[in-house]
Amino acid sequence: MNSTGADASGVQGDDHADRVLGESQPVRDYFGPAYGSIAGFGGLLREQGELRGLIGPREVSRLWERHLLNSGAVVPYLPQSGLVVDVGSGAGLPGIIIGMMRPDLRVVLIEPMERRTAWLEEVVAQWNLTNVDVRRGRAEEYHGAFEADAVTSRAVASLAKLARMSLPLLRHRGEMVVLKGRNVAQEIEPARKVLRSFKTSEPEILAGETVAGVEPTTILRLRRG
Ligand SMILES: C[S@@+](CC[C@H](N)C(=O)[O-])C[C@H]1O[C@@H](n2cnc3c(N)ncnc32)[C@H](O)[C@@H]1O
Repeated sequence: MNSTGADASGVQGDDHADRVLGESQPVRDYFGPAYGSIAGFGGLLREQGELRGLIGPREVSRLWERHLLNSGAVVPYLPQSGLVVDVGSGAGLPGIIIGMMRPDLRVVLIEPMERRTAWLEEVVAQWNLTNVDVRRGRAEEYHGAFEADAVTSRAVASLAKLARMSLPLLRHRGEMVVLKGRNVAQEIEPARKVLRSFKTSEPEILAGETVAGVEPTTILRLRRG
């Protein structure tokens, strides 16, 4: 490998570029003390993610950019303290990243699929994430069971559906913090009715920056009550 990121044969694949990004100083600085565990988690996901049906084959070569950094971008928008519930955690995005970057927060990961909760439990045990609990089931089954300070989610459902799933998990004035695609503004009107019924604040759309050259994560945030 040379400093341009090309290997000896001159091939510069996505996978190679993604690994170079993952080892770069800006990424180490971004994740700070959590870098080692996040790199380890990313490595395990790279090895087993496709085989275990956690991520699609194309995602393996863009783990840092599209998944680990994309998830880390939500952390500055989380509360100072308390409980965060991540709905539909799947492979652990963003829930595991939040648990690793914010050991001071209690984090509950809700995921209905058994093979995914098995994976999440293994990750929690391997990195001794004593602040993270995994719950198997649909978010709706936990309505009333938590009074979370924030509920996060990524790639789970449209805003209207997500609001129905997530808002009942929040305490009064708790925040829903959703990682979305660039077109999230289009999801707001169809969600108006449910947002009104929970008396939420007007949704804010934020650009979650991570490191130079990586597309910011679009984050939608609103408050209940
Ligand atoms: C496309 S995956 C996204 C996983 C992860 N958040 C990510 O960004 O990689 C959607 C996840 O939501 C979960 N899910 C679907 N319906 C759900 C519900 N009602 N409550 C909780 N999780 C749900 C699925 O099992 C799946 O793991």
